[in-house]
Amino acid sequence: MITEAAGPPLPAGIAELRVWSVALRTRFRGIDVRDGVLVRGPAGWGEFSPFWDYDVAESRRWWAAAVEAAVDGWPAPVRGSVPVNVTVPAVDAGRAHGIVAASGCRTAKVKVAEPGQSPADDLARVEAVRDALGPAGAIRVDANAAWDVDTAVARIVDLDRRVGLEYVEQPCATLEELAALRRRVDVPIAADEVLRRSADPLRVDLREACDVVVLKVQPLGGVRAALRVAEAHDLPCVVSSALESSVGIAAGVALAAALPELPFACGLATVALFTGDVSSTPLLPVDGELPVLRPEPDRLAAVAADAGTATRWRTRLDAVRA
Ligand SMILES: O=C(O)CCC(=O)c1ccccc1C(=O)O
Ligand SMILES: [Mg+2]
Repeated sequence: MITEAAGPPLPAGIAELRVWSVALRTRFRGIDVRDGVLVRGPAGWGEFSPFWDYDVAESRRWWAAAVEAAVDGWPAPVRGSVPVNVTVPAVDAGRAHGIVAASGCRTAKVKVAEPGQSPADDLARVEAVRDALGPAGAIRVDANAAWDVDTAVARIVDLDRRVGLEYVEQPCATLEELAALRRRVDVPIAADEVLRRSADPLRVDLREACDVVVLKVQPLGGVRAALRVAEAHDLPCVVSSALESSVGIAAGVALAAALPELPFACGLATVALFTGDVSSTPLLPVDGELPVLRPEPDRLAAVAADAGTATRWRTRLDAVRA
């Protein structure tokens, strides 16, 4: 446990900081282990877990999200549960089929275009997902900005013709590329990185670039900040995780529950990618939905990070709060 951080005083009421670390079942986004800090305040537990490739400036919004959860709490929900997608990492077709079949979800999000994966690998994975979901399920793919425009057109047209796509998330890197692609394909485009890694998510001009906005609580600076982003862009929104523990996922669920409209299943079932969780009642989907609640992190001792990792997080938190 970190009882007392160096640097500026913690916000009023933050009483406890705990560093957790959990192995992933499969490599995701280039990582095998997920770790972060949980903070406890008068409103409950909050999570601060920027990926290690986020710098200090980018990580400030992640800290704001943790403080909001611990000190202020969240706006009232307008729904009691949130439909979610199963998230399929860049695994082989057999494992993809198993992950989807075991999930109970009717929507799947499939990673494509990852380093080391060929178009044939991606196609086999997406076909296996279609087989597991059946014809009524929805499939979206996430290319994490890997394609140029011409490649994106070719891959999207092919995947859509073979299995049918609900939308494609961040197929290309820039707003200009997304807009050019969007003029050439009928499949809806969702914006993720172009929003969550921008210096000012409220002012990114998404109008020509996408049909759907991906909202993530920590990268956008909290539930209220994400609600303001949703309002500013006035496009259909989907809430997705940043691969948090159940404490961070609860913030995503709170956002999804507070949005006036929720036309899509949300990417909040990612605790299933972990080998363990901070809570003995993890936020895992039942029949494709998550309940709107805040799990108690009663497994902090079991998932406590080693001393070296705890020190790295303490240093990072001090830098972000300086
Ligand atoms: O949206 C989902 O299904 C899960 C969340 C997810 O994919 C994700 C999780 C952590 C970091 C980046 C991403 C991403 O959407 O690219
Ligand atoms: Mg994405």
